[in-house]
Amino acid sequence: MGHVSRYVYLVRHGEQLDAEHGLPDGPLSGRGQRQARAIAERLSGVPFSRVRTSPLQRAVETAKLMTEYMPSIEPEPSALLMDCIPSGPTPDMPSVFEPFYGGITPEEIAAGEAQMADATAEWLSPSRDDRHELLITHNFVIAWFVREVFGAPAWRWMGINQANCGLTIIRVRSAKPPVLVAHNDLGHLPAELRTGLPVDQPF
Ligand SMILES: O=C(O)[C@@H](CO)OP(=O)(O)O
Repeated sequence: MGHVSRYVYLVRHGEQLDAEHGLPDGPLSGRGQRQARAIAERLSGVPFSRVRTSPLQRAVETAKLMTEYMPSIEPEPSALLMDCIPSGPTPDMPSVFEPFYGGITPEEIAAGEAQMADATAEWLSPSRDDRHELLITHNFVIAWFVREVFGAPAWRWMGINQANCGLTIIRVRSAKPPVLVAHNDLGHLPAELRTGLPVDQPF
């Protein structure tokens, strides 16, 4: 059992068209489409047993483009991967994050907390057999998974960012705590396709 590994690959969707206009969802931009093809080429040799995607259009389109390079995958939508607010403000949260919660309701926070509890139970529990799973989802969801790996305080997902089609990999085993194998790896993306980060990462 101790040697059985579950690898969870977390990919943020490709860049959304006109995302800078604050639209809640939409199709991918041309760059977003190229990002999806680049991550698909990178992952084309991985024997994925399951592929799940957020039901939002930008994630579903990313998954669909990836199937062009990965014909054996069959992405299915999962509401657990929907964009959400993973947690609310806590007394130990640095005050710099307080303005973020200005327009967010307690109901949104409660829904996000419940969703993330279910999502980590689903994907960060040990499996019985070796497996590789691909999750195509959103920035905050991936940040929450990374926080969970380290057992960091709830607020610590804030400020952890992933680029569009950046690659994060978590290894889960029964005998040891989970390991962050890679975080926001951008090796497959040329500098002009590195979007969605608060600070450019061209190197
Ligand atoms: O709105 C955002 O900044 C993030 C939050 O998760 O979403 P997305 O990855 O869909 O861009």
